[in-house]
Amino acid sequence: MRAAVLVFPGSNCDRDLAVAFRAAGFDTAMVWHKDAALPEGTDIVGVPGGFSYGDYLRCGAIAAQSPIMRAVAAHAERGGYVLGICNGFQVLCETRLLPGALMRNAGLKFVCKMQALRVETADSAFTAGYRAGQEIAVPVAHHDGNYVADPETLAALRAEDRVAFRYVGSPNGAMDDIAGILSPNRRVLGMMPHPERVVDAAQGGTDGMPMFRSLADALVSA
Ligand SMILES: NC(=O)CC[C@H](N)C(=O)O
Repeated sequence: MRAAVLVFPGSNCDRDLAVAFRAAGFDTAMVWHKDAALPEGTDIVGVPGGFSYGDYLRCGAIAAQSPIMRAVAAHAERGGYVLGICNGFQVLCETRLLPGALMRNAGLKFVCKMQALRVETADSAFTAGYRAGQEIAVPVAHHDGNYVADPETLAALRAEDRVAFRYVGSPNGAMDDIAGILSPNRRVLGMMPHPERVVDAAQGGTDGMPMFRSLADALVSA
């Protein structure tokens, strides 16, 4: 079971994400964004949070052009798993692996707090460890988390049960309170909140751990 965590200039949640993968039993490698290939046998790619390239030109826009993102797109095309968290979600939208975009928060301020989320679907390897409708507490920390998409995309996300998490409340103005979405094959997840920051009681919560455990379970039983 192998995870690869990408590292861009300005990533700052890469090590936390590696700790979370390792806690769930993943053999985890850190991969510099200039590499052209993922390590042999990579099952899941973690695209971490942070401030890649200082958030110029838009959050995630420059990182999306990194050589490693071609390998990530090929991995996703083969049906590989990809987990993008916060800046990672922004990178996946900029790479077009997920639809829509993350705009400036409606309140124009950086939001940094524990946030209640509703798990909207348990039908994915990322969310199988939760119950649909379950409320969990996961931190948010971003200034561009305001998810937007055209009406057709929003309708498809709803009709295909691809909204993974919604905010309880509206920390950033995201359309339909969307906090995280799945790709059509349900193997790419992008989310603004940080599950890797709640995998140990010492961090103030453990509601992120079921995600890493259920990913491990899915790979073991595959
Ligand atoms: N924690 C993060 O990944 C932040 C993402 C991005 N820099 C933003 O502020 O929106």
